Amino acid sequence: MEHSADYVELAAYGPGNELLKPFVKNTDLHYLMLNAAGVSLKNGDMLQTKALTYSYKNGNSFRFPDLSCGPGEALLITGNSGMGKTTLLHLLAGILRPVSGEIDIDEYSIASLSEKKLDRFRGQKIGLVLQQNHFVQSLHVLDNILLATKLAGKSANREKAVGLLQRLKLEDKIYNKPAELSQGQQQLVSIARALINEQTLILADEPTSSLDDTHCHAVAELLIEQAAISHAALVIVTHDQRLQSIFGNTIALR
Ligand SMILES: Nc1ncnc2c1ncn2[C@@H]1O[C@H](COP(=O)(O)OP(=O)(O)OP(=O)(O)O)[C@@H](O)[C@H]1O
Repeated sequence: MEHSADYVELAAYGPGNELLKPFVKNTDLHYLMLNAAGVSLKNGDMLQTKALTYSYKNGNSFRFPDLSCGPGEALLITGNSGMGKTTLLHLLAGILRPVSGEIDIDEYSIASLSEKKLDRFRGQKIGLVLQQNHFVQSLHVLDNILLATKLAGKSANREKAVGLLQRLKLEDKIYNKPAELSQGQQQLVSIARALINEQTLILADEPTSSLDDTHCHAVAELLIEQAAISHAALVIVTHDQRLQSIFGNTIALR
């Protein structure tokens, strides 16, 4: 049988241990891999949480409101300092494990995944902007962004990386090392890095905290646009009032 380049041939074994060589659409392959990794498929939004709770060892405990965010939608989570915004974002990213409750991302339930499967899932599905920027200091800005594509098992898209940096007005910093950038510029690089793989969930923790008004608006515009293009759900946690005036869909932690 003839198959186009959109298909790949898999080596799989049938019930009698016979070698099967099914042809599978490329686009279905990652679902198969996740199924093989034991991730269950469910119906629902791109992101959905239910009855999520978390406790730090020192007794700080949280019960978070249920969240849902569809493809191409944006959700802003606000709240005063210490209300648990970063904690919630780390739960959504699988960096922290909930004490109870459910987190479904792109129809997969992540709460029960092993560390290894979760790492792979995060690499494939989540673009992450954390409060602390983690860069490889020996690599220049462009290579730090392209490293994210490599780690996600995707082919390097230099043109897109440069385009994102241009949109964030960083074109003259492409070949600088991270330590040569200001805090705000580093924040912009981490935003470009989170967007390069066009993942299905973009999570951003205070992405505009070090930015002036011009860059703040450029970042908000870019995040919304890229979420729409990639059909990604965008979740931002912040106490930046400027973002609250841009995003309509807001949940406040109290
Ligand atoms: N590792 C930890 N161990 C114990 N308590 C923690 C830990 N990390 C955070 N907390 C506590 O949990 C609460 C929520 O912290 P979190 O960082 O999620 O809040 P936040 O809303 O993001 O705050 P901010 O706006 O200041 O960044 C705070 O009271 C904090 O002291």
